[in-house]
Amino acid sequence: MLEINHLTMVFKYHQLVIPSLTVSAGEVLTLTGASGIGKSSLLQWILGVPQPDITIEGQIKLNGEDVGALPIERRQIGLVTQQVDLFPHMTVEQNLLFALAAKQGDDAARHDWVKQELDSVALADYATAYPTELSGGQAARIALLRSLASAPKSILLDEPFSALDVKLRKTIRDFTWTTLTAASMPAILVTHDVQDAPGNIVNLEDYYYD
Ligand SMILES: Nc1ncnc2c1ncn2[C@@H]1O[C@H](COP(=O)(O)OP(=O)(O)OP(=O)(O)O)[C@@H](O)[C@H]1O
Repeated sequence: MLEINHLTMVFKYHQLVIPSLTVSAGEVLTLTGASGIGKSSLLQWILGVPQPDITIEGQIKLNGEDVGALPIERRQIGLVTQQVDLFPHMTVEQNLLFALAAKQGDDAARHDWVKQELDSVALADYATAYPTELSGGQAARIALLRSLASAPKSILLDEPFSALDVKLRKTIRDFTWTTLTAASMPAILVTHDVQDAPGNIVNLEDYYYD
């Protein structure tokens, strides 16, 4: 479970005051709100990226542990964005193996995991392809697999589908929700399109103060 408590974010011209946000394992909570209200900044703060221009106070608990004081690499939170920034000089397989580096297991087990995951997203034939050889939808699937490879305890998604066309958007959206539900971890989605939302929606405008 991911819990945010007593959150105050002070921006240059406005504030957000959010008493509590709770996301259960297997749940995707959607955040919406006007452009510039602070959706991405909130995700970055949860992720552990310093936000020098914003004063932020609040508690972040992940599976009962207060992770607010931990550096980004120890929070075990994954991020998926519309920019699928796979390493361009590595093949699909190498990208996934690189993300798996921190995971337990020997080389054979890691290769098996990559093969199984590529099979599961119907991309088994693309193991030796380079990122530039992938379509937008293929790259989006690999990006999600990569974010799950490091076994995060939670996933944050910042407009992950906005670079995709309408038809592909629905396919990748369904794939993403199925994959995240199976992974059974709390997830937060930031989107402008509430059609993306698979469950509860929180509009940050409800927590806006001048
Ligand atoms: N690097 C920065 N330096 C100064 N101010 C910033 C910076 N990044 C964001 N801001 C300010 O912080 C506020 C929140 O920005 P943020 O990107 O979190 O909003 P958002 O809700 O995600 O917007 P959008 O939907 O347009 O992506 C904005 O008012 C913006 O001007």
